Amino acid sequence: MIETRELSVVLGRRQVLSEVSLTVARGEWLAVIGPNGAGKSTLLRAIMGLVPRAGSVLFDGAPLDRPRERARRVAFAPQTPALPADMTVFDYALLGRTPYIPYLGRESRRDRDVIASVLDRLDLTELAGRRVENLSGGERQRVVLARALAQEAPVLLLDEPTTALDLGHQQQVLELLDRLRLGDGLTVVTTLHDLSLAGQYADRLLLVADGRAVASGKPVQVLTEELVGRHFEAHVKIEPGPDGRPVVHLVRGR
Ligand SMILES: Nc1ncnc2c1ncn2[C@@H]1O[C@H](COP(=O)(O)OP(=O)(O)OP(=O)(O)O)[C@@H](O)[C@H]1O
Repeated sequence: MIETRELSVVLGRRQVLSEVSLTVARGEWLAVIGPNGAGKSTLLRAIMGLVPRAGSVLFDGAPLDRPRERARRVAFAPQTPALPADMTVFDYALLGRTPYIPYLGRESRRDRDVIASVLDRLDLTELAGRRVENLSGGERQRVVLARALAQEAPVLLLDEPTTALDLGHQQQVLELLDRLRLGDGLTVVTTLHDLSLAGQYADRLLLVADGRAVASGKPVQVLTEELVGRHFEAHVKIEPGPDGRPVVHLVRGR
């Protein structure tokens, strides 16, 4: 479904991403993890063609170069997008329907129904008429996600979709993504800082450090005390959680 081959990015004079190759199958969830500044966001932006890149990106074996075509196939929720002033939550989410609305045309009944359903699933119905600039951090994050889900694209690329969310909303968003990929076969790629959450929800993890893919595999293969300790420079204890997947604990220093 998504394949990158030796994807590299230079920003300014810095090599920010170096020859990252990955494959994500239909219906699979890949979590990209790594320390601050490792290149995780840049990897997603490079897949979207938002930064100059070397190497190739294929969706179902083909490059998707035309923006409207790509928008129907891939939805991207950046980490901290600039939200327009003077726009309601409903209208902002409606931007996700742009690839389906004819030039100079208006949204259809179905477009409005899709938005209503997405807002409902993200607990945003009561905020539909509010202006986006007045929302709290967690509300904004869910609105950005709503716009991405409204695209109804088979591939979702989400940069840190849960950082600003309280525990209940984190679970709501992650469970929603899980249902979408298991039920509708969506392919999900997220960056996630919470390693335990990454290990709990993703099928596979890709550990990026210093712009390179340094490990990838099932959560239990990547979330090891040795790999996490070395690349995050953290002292951690990793144990199997209730479902057998690894849970990462910080060890308090003395
Ligand atoms: N325009 C730019 N010019 C030079 N360096 C840049 C530019 N944009 C980003 N970088 C650098 O690229 C590196 C990777 O950034 P990126 O945002 O991809 O990291 P990240 O892994 O997502 O980090 P975080 O966990 O902090 O969000 C960082 O060191 C950043 O400072």
